[in-house]
Amino acid sequence: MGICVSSDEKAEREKLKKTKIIFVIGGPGSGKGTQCEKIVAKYGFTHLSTGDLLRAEVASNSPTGSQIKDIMQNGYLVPLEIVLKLLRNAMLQKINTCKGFLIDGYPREIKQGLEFEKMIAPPTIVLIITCSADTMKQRIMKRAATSSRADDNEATIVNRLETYFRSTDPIIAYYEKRGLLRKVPAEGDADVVFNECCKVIDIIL
Ligand SMILES: Nc1nc2c(ncn2[C@@H]2O[C@H](COP(=O)(O)OP(=O)(O)O)[C@@H](O)[C@H]2O)c(=O)[nH]1
Ligand SMILES: Nc1ncnc2c1ncn2[C@@H]1O[C@H](COP(=O)(O)OP(=O)(O)O)[C@@H](O)[C@H]1O
Ligand SMILES: [Mg+2]
Repeated sequence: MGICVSSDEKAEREKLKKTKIIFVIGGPGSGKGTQCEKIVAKYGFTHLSTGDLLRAEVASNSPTGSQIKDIMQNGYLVPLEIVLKLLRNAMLQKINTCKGFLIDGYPREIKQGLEFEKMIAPPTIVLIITCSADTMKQRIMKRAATSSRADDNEATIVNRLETYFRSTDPIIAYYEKRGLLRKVPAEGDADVVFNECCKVIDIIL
């Protein structure tokens, strides 16, 4: 039996289908958040970071927050249903005022991408920010000095990197096959990486 939706929700779903959606993926510390900040400043897109949405849920002390706190602290993936529900609600809240979405940190496994497309819409492009495990580790340890994030520490970063490398290859293959993947090397300076991101975004505007 199909889910019965209100006419408002139907209208919002139609709007989502017509809105540019850029998945921004990459390992922990690759620079997703930094690049999204620069992209928002230049293009006015709406930035939704699944990590930030999940941390807000933990901070709210909701039952869901308590359920995912340890998962995040250990660097494992939060269940698909939880992260997609938070993300979809955040998108629906912003749909009437947004020029396009930057979805930061999603999908992290192929089933997340498939479910997103079923529940919301296909991505316009998938921007993957790539750098070495060593570079990511160094950047996280540097960020740890100021981030006060429970997961920015030596032990957890090992899990987060393992999680990333294990679950991202199928995502790369899937979107590459569909011609939607755009790779941006991110070993250099943040502004140099940003110039490369702009070249990819300018083409889809
Ligand atoms: N050298 C360099 N550092 C970066 C770059 N992008 C981000 N960083 C730094 O690396 C750390 C992780 O960046 P962040 O954007 O939080 O990465 P995320 O975990 O992928 O969201 C932060 O301390 C940033 O200041 C970059 O392109 N070059
Ligand atoms: N799409 C997602 N699916 C499952 N868990 C996620 C997702 N996005 C974030 N998380 C959880 O939140 C944590 C922090 O994510 P994030 O803030 O994006 O880290 P970073 O920016 O360092 O890559 C992840 O380690 C994971 O536990
Ligand atoms: Mg981030």
